Amino acid sequence: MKPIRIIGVPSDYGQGRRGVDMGPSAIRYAGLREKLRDMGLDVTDLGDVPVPTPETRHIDNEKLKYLDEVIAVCTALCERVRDVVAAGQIPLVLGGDHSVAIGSLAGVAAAGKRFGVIWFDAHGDMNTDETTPSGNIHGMPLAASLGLGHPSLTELGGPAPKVKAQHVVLVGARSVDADEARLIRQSGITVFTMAEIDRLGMGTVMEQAIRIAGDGTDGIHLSLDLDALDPMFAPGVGTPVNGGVTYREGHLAMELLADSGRLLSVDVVEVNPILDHRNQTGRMAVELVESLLGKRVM
Ligand SMILES: NC(=[NH2+])NCCC[C@H](N)C(=O)O
Repeated sequence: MKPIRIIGVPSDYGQGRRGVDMGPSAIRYAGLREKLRDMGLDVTDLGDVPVPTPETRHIDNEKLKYLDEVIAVCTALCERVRDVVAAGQIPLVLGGDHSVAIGSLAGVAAAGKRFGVIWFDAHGDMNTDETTPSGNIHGMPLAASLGLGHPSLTELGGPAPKVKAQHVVLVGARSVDADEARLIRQSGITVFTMAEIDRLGMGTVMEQAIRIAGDGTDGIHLSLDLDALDPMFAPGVGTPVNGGVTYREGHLAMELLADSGRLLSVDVVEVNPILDHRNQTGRMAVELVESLLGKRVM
């Protein structure tokens, strides 16, 4: 396994609820670095990217809330991720809400990588400023990375698109807005909803996802939204949706991705300790990362 570099992004500007800015603390508190070191991995925590203070935050555009703040955070993250990937290390980005993925994908692209994406999420995150029902940018990062939406997001840190639709797979979807569904169909990305996971099994879904994201690319970026998991296992998220990925399916998915040997970079996002129960979701995040980076029963 390549060296791991942890980057915290304590930002909640992609949505309206406070608390997800404490996600990096919650995940660190659950023992992330220590547990990965116990596995024999080379792990360094690079600390947090700077995030504007909430006292100065403002909404100029109801369809792109806190746009200036999101751009500032994602631009700073993009530069750190670019440097880590260019050094041959794996960035492990701790959100923050899912808007931070705009910065991490831009950073992987800026390092010169042609990559695929596995987007593990209850939602599509394929809205643009034209389709969004909420104005929350955390519902837009996958669209932005594919070159759809406002230029200040699609061209952040470099030209659009950051990733090609033929190498993008959405896993775990079960809450998609009507106009967003149309965009998803038109985009040409592959979607495995919960129905497909039920019918095919997580093993087959991940084998196919790894092939689509990995074949013909330099590697795979995993964008792991904890709300992909069922709220039973990950209650501390801002937009929970019933009927999600189980504890066992989640671990299997991470193990298969580890076995593929194709992992390039990772986001772990949407952990909100204010909504959590005794840091259950922070601990779940750490456990999944351990499986992703090679932990096994025996
Ligand atoms: N990464 C997330 N949790 N995204 C939630 C998005 C919710 C909704 N589709 C919206 O655009 O507002």
